[in-house]
Amino acid sequence: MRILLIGPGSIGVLFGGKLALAGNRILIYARPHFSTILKEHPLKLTDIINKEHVVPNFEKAPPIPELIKLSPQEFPKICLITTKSYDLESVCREYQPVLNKIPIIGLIQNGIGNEEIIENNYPNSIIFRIITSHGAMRENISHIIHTGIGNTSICQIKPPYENISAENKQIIKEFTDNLQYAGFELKLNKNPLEAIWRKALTNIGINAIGALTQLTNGELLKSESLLNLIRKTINEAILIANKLQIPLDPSFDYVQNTLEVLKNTATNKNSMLQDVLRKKKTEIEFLNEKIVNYGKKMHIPTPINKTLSQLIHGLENSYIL
Ligand SMILES: NC(=O)C1=CN([C@@H]2O[C@H](COP(=O)(O)OP(=O)(O)OC[C@H]3O[C@@H](n4cnc5c(N)ncnc54)[C@H](OP(=O)(O)O)[C@@H]3O)[C@@H](O)[C@H]2O)C=CC1
Ligand SMILES: CC(C)(CO)C(=O)C(=O)O
Repeated sequence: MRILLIGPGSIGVLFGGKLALAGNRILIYARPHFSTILKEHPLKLTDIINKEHVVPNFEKAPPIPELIKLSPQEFPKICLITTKSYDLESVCREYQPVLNKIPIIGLIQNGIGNEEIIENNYPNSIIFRIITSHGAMRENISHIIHTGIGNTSICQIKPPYENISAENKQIIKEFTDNLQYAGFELKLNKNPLEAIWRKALTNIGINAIGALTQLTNGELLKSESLLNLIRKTINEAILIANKLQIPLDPSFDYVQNTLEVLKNTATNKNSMLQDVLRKKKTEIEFLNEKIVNYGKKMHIPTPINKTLSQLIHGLENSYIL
């Protein structure tokens, strides 16, 4: 199957690389320096059992004007976007002719509200989110390491499944079969918003606090006062979710789940901490700051998430010009 992938960083190379190793053809749109390096160095993926693979069938996509002229047989069937959430708006603009033509767009990202950006720009597309708890890290630009395994949920956003044509249903089935064949354990989620918020609540609880303290997930677990702060941060976000009528699962303990994630990923430096250490922009605006903004609209104060967001922006300002 031909798949277009925009933004081959850690998670993009993990998903794209494993799909390519399973026999799919991955066409990528990357930053110019990545495409240059790919010409000179083979793309490598170290799997979870520490085996190194050279990834085949992972190639630079033709320039946009050429890609859109490809025949229906050659044109990719689906587009995966794996940039950071804050790059979505610019991706929508930069790849407009392609995204207008490709019927199915999948986002492999963390955060709340990402799909709204695609919906606003591409109201006729079939949109789904892929929420994953796999972990991937860059050894260097052309070598990615699979650092943790977990579940992956396919969250269908729009349109309702019954409104999708038989042809596109077949493409979605082929894609999900290919993902499973590539080694991703999949859950087709009947409650997509719950899956998105479940992952986001974990990131809301852990990421900013880990980034500010520079503690690993396991080290956070050892501090009763930080655990208390994590609990309060998540509970404040749950209050907003409930006001927004997000269908959270009343029988599920989102705080306890976060503590278990901390335990299962004890050696991890969370992704926001990694961004801060690399002096990169963080995804705070799609996590804690999203809660603050929803709160503002509904006149509900969110002091903990607000303070965390301000501190992270302060940190970003200390290194981003
Ligand atoms: N890494 C992980 O383990 C996990 C990540 N996620 C989520 O997945 C998403 C991606 O994360 P991750 O892979 O770690 O991030 P990375 O920064 O490693 O990868 C994103 C890539 O997209 C590139 N990019 C940005 N804009 C464009 C563009 N316009 N055209 C082409 N390429 C572009 C970036 O280039 P440049 O760096 O030059 O800007 C970068 O190489 C995030 O939302 C993250 O939260 C979810 C689960 C696990
Ligand atoms: C689950 C967790 C918190 C693991 O570190 C993560 O998703 C992240 O680092 O962004």
